[in-house]
Amino acid sequence: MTGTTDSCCEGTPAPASPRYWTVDEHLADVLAAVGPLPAIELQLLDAQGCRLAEDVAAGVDLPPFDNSSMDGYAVRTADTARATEEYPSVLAVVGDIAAGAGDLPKVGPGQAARIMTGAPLPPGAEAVAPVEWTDGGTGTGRAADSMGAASGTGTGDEVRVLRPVSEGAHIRRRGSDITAGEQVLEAGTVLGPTQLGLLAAIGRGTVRVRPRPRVVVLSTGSELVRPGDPIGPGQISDSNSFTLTAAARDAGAIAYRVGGVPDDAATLRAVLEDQLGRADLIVTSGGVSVGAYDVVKEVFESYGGVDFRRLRMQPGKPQGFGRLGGTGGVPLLALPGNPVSSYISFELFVRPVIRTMLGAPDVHRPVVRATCTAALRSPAGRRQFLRGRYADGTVSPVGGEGSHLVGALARANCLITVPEETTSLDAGTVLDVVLLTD
Ligand SMILES: Nc1nc2c(c(=O)[nH]1)N[C@H]1C(S)=C(S)[C@@H](COP(=O)(O)OP(=O)(O)OC[C@H]3O[C@@H](n4cnc5c(N)ncnc54)[C@H](O)[C@@H]3O)O[C@H]1N2
Ligand code: MOO
Repeated sequence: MTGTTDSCCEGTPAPASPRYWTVDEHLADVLAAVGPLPAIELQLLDAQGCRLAEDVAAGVDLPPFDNSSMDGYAVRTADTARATEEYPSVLAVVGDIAAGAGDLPKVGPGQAARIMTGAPLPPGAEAVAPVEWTDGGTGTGRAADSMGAASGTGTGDEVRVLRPVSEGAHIRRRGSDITAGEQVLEAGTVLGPTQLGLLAAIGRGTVRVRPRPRVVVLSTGSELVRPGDPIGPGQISDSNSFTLTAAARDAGAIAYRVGGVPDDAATLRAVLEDQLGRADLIVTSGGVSVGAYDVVKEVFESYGGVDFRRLRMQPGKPQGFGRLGGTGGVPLLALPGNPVSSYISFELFVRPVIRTMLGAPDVHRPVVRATCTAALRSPAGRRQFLRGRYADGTVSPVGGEGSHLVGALARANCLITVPEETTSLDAGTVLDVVLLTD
């Protein structure tokens, strides 16, 4: 058998080439480290946008009692059977019933009770004649309020009903919407305004949900200046912490921005210690490459539990992730500092983490196939994510490859994915496109 033998194998090992992880390997490792947050009981409005962690059954009928859907008169149908405009049925008014009334007058033959929308149907009555079907009645009566009984009306108050009223007319029956014991919402439902309203309607004051993850967004770099503050030589405005905080909120998190931590290990450690108590997830940008002032790696490595690796992707090659301090620690993703790199890393890795913590079924952004309008070049062995504009099955690149191009990033609505093995392609090629809007 013939073969070559490297001199290294005769004693000295060859210098190990750095390992590269694929996007999919990295994503799988990141997602394996997190799961849905434990469910908690929240006040209704604090639960807005959260996903239900319980099936909800109604404890009451809705409506809870037969009630009127119109302002008018509660009547017995037989009394109105022959009513016409020319020969109205004249009924004695025995009471006034407002919404919230508790003590109700009994409506006997030849009688009616003035009733308001939402007020309980009094005993004896079988239907409601809207006030427009009557002469409006005589006397004013006094509407019973929610604290007291329905009053009698002044002696001699009466109403003329101008047409027959059929049984059940203008009555909303008890339980016609929801019956006690019925399941009204199922676990996993996202609580929007109408679901919260339904919970309130059935008398729930609190509800069990998956909470929104609390995400602390921290940008590092001694060159960073808060937007609006004066910029000195070599300084730039901190944009990443704004992009990432907004993106975290967009993904469903409660996000706290902690911008512009200088490249100083003691300061970074102090900020981290301060933030750990309120974080379900920490996201940082900057300091993950090989620069001399990349203190981020140094600090995170001192906690343990965080790995730094290179990915076969562009942009977004250097990445850090893990649980700060190891198992049981707060999950952390350390993203590269270049603004486009950090945003794309967020979309590919952080957003799925937040969606997983929320218990959402749609963890990933939608991917569609689209025809690219331009010829493209791409580095060998790296999956490239170019910024693009997608519409109607067609995609066009915006801006170039540079990971500092925030102008083009703000015009993009998708990421054009060029596979690892592709180094060039013609206009008209069909590619995967990650849509950045839902
Ligand atoms: N010798 C090498 N140099 C670099 C490599 C490499 O492999 N070898 N990788 C390059 C790649 S790829 C990337 S991505 C960056 C990542 O660098 P860091 O994560 O260490 O980020 P910084 O050095 O802190 O910053 C990079 C760049 O981004 C700007 N920046 C940082 N933070 C913000 C912010 N909050 N808002 C706006 N802009 C920000 C910063 O000023 C730099 O221009 O490393 C390459 N280098
Ligand atoms: O991979 Mo860096 O993330 O090219 O810009």
